[in-house]
Amino acid sequence: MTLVAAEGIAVRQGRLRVLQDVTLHIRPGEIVTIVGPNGSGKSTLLRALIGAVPLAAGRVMRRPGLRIGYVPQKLHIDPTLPITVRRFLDLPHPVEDTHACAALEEAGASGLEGRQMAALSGGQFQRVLLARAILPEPDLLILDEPTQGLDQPGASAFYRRLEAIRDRLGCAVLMVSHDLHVVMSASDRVICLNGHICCEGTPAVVSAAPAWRELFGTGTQGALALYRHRHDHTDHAAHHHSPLSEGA
Ligand SMILES: Nc1ncnc2c1ncn2[C@@H]1O[C@H](COP(=O)(O)OP(=O)(O)OP(=O)(O)O)[C@@H](O)[C@H]1O
Repeated sequence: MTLVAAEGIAVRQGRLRVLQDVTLHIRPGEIVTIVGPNGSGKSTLLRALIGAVPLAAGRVMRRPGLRIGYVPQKLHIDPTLPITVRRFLDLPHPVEDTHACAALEEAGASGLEGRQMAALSGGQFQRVLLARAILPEPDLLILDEPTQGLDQPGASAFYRRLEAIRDRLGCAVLMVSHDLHVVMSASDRVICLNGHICCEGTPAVVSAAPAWRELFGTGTQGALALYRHRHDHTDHAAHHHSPLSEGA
């Protein structure tokens, strides 16, 4: 049933130990959010899961034939190399106009086909990246801080679109986010990372964990109250990890 699994992985950048002993499993249809301070290895973990960084230890297993849609944290488009949104959607594989159009509509980017990528606003750019990521109808959508630069209403709208896409495709969503309020209300599971997995579980349980409070304080209580208000309180215990322990 697992789409992708990491077992005890470690990643190094030179002498820096970026990740160590990270174990996680992503299952079909779930929305999992990775949170953690700057430089805690969140982007590196996503890239390790898609096979884009070498592992110093451990292994990553992907279900055979798994289709992944990936929205990177940064994508620099050189303004001196003009490329329209429509042509961008043809990378790396050409797609039919009807598919491109449907993906743009689902991502909230209708009508942008003829625009230059370099001329898009931050929000439009993120939605075009989302459109490209859903084109292959992925089983797993991986997004690295997809709402960066969006204001609060823009971020909320983006997450609503994401939920609608998840409902239609039945795909799992794994994302990195700093929007703790949204994380609380929109995730099935939260993984708190700081080089290793500090704690993980449902949003309500993780936000009560000591490791979370150490990193984020108790300022998410408002969001937590909202979360509890709208959901049954049938949480499982959070799993706590010491840096050298194996994850659940
Ligand atoms: N290509 C690279 N070369 C050298 N160091 C790198 C490279 N990629 C990441 N690192 C280092 O690895 C650590 C983790 O980086 P990473 O981008 O994974 O963190 P992050 O949690 O996503 O941070 P942020 O929240 O700021 O985006 C940082 O110290 C970073 O400087």
